[in-house]
Amino acid sequence: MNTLFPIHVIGAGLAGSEAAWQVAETGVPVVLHEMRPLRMTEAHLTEGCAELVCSNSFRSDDAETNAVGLLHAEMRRCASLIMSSGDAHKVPAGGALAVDRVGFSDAVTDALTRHPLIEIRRGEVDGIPPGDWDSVIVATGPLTSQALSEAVRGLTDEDSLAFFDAIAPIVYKETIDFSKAWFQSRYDKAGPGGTGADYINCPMNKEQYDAFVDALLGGEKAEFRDWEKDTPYFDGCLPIEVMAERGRETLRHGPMKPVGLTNPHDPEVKSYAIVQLRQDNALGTLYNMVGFQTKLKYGVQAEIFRTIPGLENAEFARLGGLHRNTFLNSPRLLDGSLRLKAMPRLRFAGQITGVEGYVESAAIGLLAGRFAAAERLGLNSVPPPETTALGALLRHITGGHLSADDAGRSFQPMNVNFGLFPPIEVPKVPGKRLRGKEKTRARKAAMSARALADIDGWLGRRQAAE
Ligand SMILES: Cc1cc2nc3c(=O)[nH]c(=O)nc-3n(C[C@H](O)[C@H](O)[C@H](O)COP(=O)(O)OP(=O)(O)OC[C@H]3O[C@@H](n4cnc5c(N)ncnc54)[C@H](O)[C@@H]3O)c2cc1C
Repeated sequence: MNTLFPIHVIGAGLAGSEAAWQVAETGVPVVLHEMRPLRMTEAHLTEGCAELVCSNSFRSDDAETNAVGLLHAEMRRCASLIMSSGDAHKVPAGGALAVDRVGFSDAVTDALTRHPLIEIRRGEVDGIPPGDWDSVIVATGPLTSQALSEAVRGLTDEDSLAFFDAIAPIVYKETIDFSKAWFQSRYDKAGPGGTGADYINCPMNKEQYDAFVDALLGGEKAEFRDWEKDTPYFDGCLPIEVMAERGRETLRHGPMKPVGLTNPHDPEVKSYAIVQLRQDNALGTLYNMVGFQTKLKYGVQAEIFRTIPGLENAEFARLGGLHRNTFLNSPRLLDGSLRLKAMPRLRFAGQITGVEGYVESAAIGLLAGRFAAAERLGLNSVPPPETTALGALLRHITGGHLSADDAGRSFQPMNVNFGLFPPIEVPKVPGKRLRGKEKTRARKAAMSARALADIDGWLGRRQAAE
């Protein structure tokens, strides 16, 4: 008979299903609480576990040069239920892993239901879990029920739980053209922790600015879903195209104001407008476009933003968006094993921790499950190395994102991408000098090889410890 107390997992979505599986596979019992079908979210349609609420794609399955493909590979090595069910129900989708959504969700539900150590309990958890639930994983997702959201907010503070994300595009620094862009803070102000040259600036003349505003006004926008239509536009995070609609000059008096900055490439000429990018991760590999949150469609965004001088060849770690989304200011609130510092018996997992996407959410569920199980078994929970996709993602949400102090304003949901990984030397090819795309590809392949070796090392070490 199993005498261990159960771990309670709230939410049988992508993260909660994976967390429950990982816990149970270590021999620790789980109670998995799911409010559907008694109470539905605005997006879910079924009572199945791990329901995919929109696209049926887990994105690229290329583990060599794509960060999400690498995450797939690492999760497979960690015996992920989400990945094995996805693989078993894949449908043809070129280089992507797309799944039959019904077959996939049925497979996850079936595996969880049959597991002797998992009890699925239907019903909403509508407040802070009772004190005798001494280890809880909250994986209630972007559409966490209102009662639970309010209870969690009560444990943190007003600014620590957001209900919408307003994401500005994030650019890989190495793809910015510094023959046009330059580093400088407005009026060279150093500020706390700054150097006076903290921003990347991209200048525009009047002609370029006018064409840019026209493109924003004409660009196709993504529609809000019906239940998102009352999305409040907060001051300070208006979509850039909404600002442009308010007047042609609004942007150059707002996020694109050209004051306090001198273009060292052309010091005599005053820029008509300037786009600024701010460092987004502690590694300094990612920069976000300040004030550029947007509802423009992805393809349109990339096209319009590449008209900005210096960003002609920009590669985006993620594009902008505005969605209904419940997520924590994790870099400030969570410890390295995803526990809420204010109440460590609560762990968080999935999209509520500030990752985005089915796979990333499941990945954080996988880690939360392993950490909670290790704790229950009295083992050390060693996080995966930061050189792995799992480790890089975990590190980003629990501290790697820059400025945890003001992260209420700056922390926004993130997909996995190579900008989150520590840099690596591009391997030399004898007799050949790699450049451009070839060099980027070689760098990604080297990062992936390092990640897979390190995840194996991590799993081996854990097994040895267990
Ligand atoms: C409209 C919409 C479209 C999206 N489209 C995509 C997409 O195309 N591709 C993509 O990768 N990502 C997409 N996402 C993001 C996607 O939701 C997440 O990536 C993923 O589902 C998050 O996993 P999760 O486990 O954190 O949350 P979910 O999968 O949403 O699971 C949370 C679970 O918790 C349950 N729950 C909530 N509150 C309670 C409570 N109080 N008590 C008990 N149970 C509760 C919910 O019913 C749900 O089953 C979309 C999100 C939304 C809202």
